[in-house]
Amino acid sequence: MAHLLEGIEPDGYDRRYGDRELTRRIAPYFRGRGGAVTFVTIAVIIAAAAGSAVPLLLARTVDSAVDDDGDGRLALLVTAILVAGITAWLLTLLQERTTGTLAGDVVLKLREQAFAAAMRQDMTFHDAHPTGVVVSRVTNDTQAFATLISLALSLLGQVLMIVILLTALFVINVPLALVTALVAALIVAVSLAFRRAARNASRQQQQALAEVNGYVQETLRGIAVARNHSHQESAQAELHAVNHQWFRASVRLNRLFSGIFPLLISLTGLGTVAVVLVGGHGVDAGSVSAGEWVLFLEALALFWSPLTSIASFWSQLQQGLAAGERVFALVDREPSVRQRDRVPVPRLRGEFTLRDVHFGYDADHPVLKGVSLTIPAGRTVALVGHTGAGKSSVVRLIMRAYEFQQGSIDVDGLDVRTLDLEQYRRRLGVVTQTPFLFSGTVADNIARGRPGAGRDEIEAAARAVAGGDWLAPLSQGLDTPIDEGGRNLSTGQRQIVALARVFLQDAPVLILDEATASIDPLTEAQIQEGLEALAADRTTIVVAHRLPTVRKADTIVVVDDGRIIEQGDHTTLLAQGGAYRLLYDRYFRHQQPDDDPADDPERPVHHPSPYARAVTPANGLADRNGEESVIDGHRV
Ligand SMILES: Nc1ncnc2c1ncn2[C@@H]1O[C@H](COP(=O)(O)OP(=O)(O)OP(=O)(O)O)[C@@H](O)[C@H]1O
Repeated sequence: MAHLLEGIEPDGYDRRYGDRELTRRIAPYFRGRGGAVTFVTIAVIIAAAAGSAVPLLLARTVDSAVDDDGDGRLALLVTAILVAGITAWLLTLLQERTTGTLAGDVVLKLREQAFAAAMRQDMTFHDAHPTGVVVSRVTNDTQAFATLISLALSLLGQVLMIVILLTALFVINVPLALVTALVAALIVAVSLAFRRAARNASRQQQQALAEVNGYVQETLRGIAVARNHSHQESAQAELHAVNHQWFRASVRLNRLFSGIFPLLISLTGLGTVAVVLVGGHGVDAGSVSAGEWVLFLEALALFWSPLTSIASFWSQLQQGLAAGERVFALVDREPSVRQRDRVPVPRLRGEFTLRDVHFGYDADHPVLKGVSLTIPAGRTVALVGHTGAGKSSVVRLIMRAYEFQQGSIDVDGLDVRTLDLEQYRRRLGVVTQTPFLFSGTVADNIARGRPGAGRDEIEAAARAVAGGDWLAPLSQGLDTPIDEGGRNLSTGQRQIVALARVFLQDAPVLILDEATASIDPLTEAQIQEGLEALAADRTTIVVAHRLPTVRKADTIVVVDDGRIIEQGDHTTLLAQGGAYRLLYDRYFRHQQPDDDPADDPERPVHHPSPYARAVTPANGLADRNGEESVIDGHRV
């Protein structure tokens, strides 16, 4: 059957947990709910005792009816059966209700824990595991695991009833009890043997479902790209592949379960035949009363349900256990960004020192190959270089989004690996290339910079970027609704909202990855104005794609193939005539039609036409591809 499971691999951080370890992990979730747990335990025991009393009383009733002694015992016995039956029913009802609340409580706690664990992970984890797969652990798996608790309690009550009844059977008639116990033991043995295979199959089925979730989610998120590239057909084919993995895993699970039931039914049938034969013989010989014979037949029927429940519950039980393993594997996963200490970070001056930093997203592919750099507090540093040179990787390491393999990064003389990570990250105001905005309004998104900020503070932050002019084209200004991710705003507008968010955050360090996407000149000017206001009194590290940013930086750092090959200010580097000079000539210079000849004393002065600005590519990307450039106002 192995072929059915091809392609369903556990995630890298998955591991096996023994039943005992899983049980030990469940216990803390019931802390503070001692009263409810005690009630459930007592209710399970009493309900099991009352449930087992019913067939025992029934046997006595049969014997009493056969003897027909007419002393009113029959009526008493019938009343006792009714009382025992109602007690068992009522207590089971109350117990199941309480258990339902307890299990719901576990889901709440476990889900919050799993969510916190997913949030705690660094980007290495999120790069490697599709969002949908992680979502599946936080939502479906936590629920499946909690269902296990209700199931386990219900099973416990039924097993308890079997134990009580079997004890009574042995007291009444040993040979008949032996036959019944043998059948029961066989059923349990077969169910248990089935256990391991069922858990593996369940685990694989859940993993396959998570893969389907992950694929659907990722494809829908990239729907625009999928459409643009006529990717729909291949997307459908890829879904077909993961969907069939799930199908094969489900078929395997189903085959396992469909094989087990006929076997269990046959075993019980054989047991019934044995009890009928041995019991009938005993009745003939006078060693077994009619009531006792009925009791043993009744007991087998009663056992059938809980014993097969062990197997039928097994599916859910195994799914619950497998889900528990998956949730705890997430909860227990150690982020690869490791802090050695938790030194508080009440404030930062913002001086960074990188010494011989080596880094690769995976160990076999080095991206940064010995980066050393000092960023003085309060200064602006622009990282420039070709695409893929490693500029964003440098800032990602400063942000502690990834763990570097060698070297050190200090901030204000402290190793970043020793800081309280949460506090440190709060001191960094980050604006990415295409900032992610959350659903809500523009104001809600700015407010994320400082939770609890008042409306006037949000408005002030919005006005801090280009005097708030950027709000004019938005239909409802600050109250304009934002779709998930910020899809209804342009890249430039998203960056402006993110800049306003950083204003409100008032972080001492600003990290900006300039957009490479085309941004209209007005928005670009607004972003530039916001950036300058923000950078004025804080350390600013910019992955720069735009000339105004580069020119105004205190230090320009040229990154090439994971190394820093030049650094200095704009004028010095230009005069040096090295790598920056080349970059400037090929990309940056063309971004301004009226580039300042003072920048470059060797160049003659030109007078660009007003048309030049309109055709100037905003970011030089077109130039990179060699498709279109504008030099001195002329298309070339
Ligand atoms: N999440 C990631 N996982 C694996 N490799 C990555 C990841 N991000 C970047 N890389 C690789 O690392 C190298 C450096 O990328 P980086 O994003 O730092 O370049 P960059 O200089 O910022 O480029 P750009 O100007 O295009 O943003 C590239 O080869 C890139 O393919």
